[in-house]
Amino acid sequence: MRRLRALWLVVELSWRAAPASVMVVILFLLAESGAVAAFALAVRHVADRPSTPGVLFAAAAAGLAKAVSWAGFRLRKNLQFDISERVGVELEDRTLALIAGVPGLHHLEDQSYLDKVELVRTQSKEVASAVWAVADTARFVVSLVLSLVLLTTVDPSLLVLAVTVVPSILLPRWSRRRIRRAELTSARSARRHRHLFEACTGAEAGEIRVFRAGAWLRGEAATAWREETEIRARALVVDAIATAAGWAVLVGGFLLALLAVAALVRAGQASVGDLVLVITLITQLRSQVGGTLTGLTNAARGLAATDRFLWLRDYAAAQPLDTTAAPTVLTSGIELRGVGFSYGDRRSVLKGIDLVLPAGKVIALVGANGAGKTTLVKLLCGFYRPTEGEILVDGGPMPDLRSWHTGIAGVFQDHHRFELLVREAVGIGDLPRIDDPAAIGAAVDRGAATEVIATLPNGLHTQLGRTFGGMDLSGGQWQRISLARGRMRTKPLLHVLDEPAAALDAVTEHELIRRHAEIAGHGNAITVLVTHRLSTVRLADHVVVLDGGHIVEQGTHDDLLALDGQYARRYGEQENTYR
Ligand SMILES: Nc1ncnc2c1ncn2[C@@H]1O[C@H](COP(=O)(O)OP(=O)(O)OP(=O)(O)O)[C@@H](O)[C@H]1O
Repeated sequence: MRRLRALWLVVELSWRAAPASVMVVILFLLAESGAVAAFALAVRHVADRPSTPGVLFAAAAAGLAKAVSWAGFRLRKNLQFDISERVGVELEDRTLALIAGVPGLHHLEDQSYLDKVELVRTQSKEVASAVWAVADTARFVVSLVLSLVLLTTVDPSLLVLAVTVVPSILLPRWSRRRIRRAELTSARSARRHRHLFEACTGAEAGEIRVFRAGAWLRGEAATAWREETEIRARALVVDAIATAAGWAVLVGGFLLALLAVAALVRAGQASVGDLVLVITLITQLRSQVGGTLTGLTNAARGLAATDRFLWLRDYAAAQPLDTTAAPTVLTSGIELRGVGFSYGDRRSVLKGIDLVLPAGKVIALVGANGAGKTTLVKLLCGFYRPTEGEILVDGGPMPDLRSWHTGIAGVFQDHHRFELLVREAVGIGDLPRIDDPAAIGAAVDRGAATEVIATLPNGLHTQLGRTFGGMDLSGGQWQRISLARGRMRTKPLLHVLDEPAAALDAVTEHELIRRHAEIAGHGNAITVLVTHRLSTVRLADHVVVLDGGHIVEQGTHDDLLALDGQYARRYGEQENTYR
């Protein structure tokens, strides 16, 4: 059933891509299916009745049959290639939409999801050509059946040849299943190998040189590559042995058949034409069986790849769809009740978080590295669902993620370096206004990126990044672009600033947050600020101190200084250092 669904998908995609070409290919496939039988019949006629007038007709028929198989084959293959290319483009687009469309990020923690997506991504060519692999198999099967029927007209016992064909089909099918299992088992090593390879050869390899870690990383990459290839190689060796055994049985059958027909001719029970027909069919039988096997291999691989694409589609469709729309303006705010979270490795990253984020306020999250600040931000953004407790928005459940996300603006700790034109890299923060120069200019101003853009050769129209020969920026400059992007949405419900200025100096960060704090509460938006610079934190209305996934202190900056606890101690240390 799954294979049928996979087949239907590729048929539908190909038909939509180029219906006329598909029709031409089908006509050629039908003609090619009968060409072998037609040629064999024609040569038997010529051999048995060389002096009759029909000989010319038979020779013309034989020539036409060969022309269809040779010239038609080339034309058909070109058309198939063109259709597959179009289907490939469509599939790539659909795959990207599915991967990006799964709400939240929880699935990206699941190793088996990542392994399967890796295969979906790398096997789009197999999916695109799956339909032709199936059609080719069908063509060879029809052609094979016609040949066997003709053989029975000489002697029914020649059908035994069909039995000798069976091991050559079944053995490779069994070994192909082993190859597919090996592909899944080795996908993880393949990803590790690629990651290490890119780490050693990428633009950021300077860090690796400084640490002199290149040799070690190469060794790890080689181990991952060995693991990957050993698993696949073992399966390929078994496949080669199984295929060879199947062919040995087939060749034995051919020899016996030839001896049997020669004996019939000697006994006068078959004509010379029959012998010529049997030899013609037997030589074709060999390529028909080979073609069937190759077709089965390609069809199985293509349909398995298509099946994985369908799995991704089902997976995306099965994600729970929340229908609660996000409010346009927050009234009371966000509340976390007994929230706990682990990333899937059972280690609690957040525990028993009870926290109220009132509408219109700036809340700062502080704590040591690994305390859980970014994780808390990710839960507020709905990237992950709490494993315990609940998050309420204006007293109700967390809204539908697609709707919630349109109400979030800000800067994330792992901000992306979009290698686009500057105006696109900024404008992507509010897609409906990506072509609005006034909106982009205002965001650039609010994100303190005006000076960066003034230094670029084409201002907002400068291409960013080395990949396309554009301008590369410093870490701080990239951060300012991301700050500007985070300012594109002017009426967010939640403003996230997760270490928004880690690459900028402390004074610039302070000035940025000060300017933000002045307007932050407009429209009742909540700002969540994560920073290690406690001089900036004092600009927040409420400070939450996290330690080991727990809230250990919370209150205003002055409350926490008066408490003389962890926050006051760290604040004092930082003040002394600056002094
Ligand atoms: N994707 C992830 N999968 C598994 N564990 C994770 C993941 N991201 C973070 N963690 C773990 O969760 C804990 C909290 O990380 P988090 O990034 O929330 O800390 P943080 O307080 O923001 O730290 P920092 O100040 O260094 O940014 C850490 O122990 C970290 O190892």
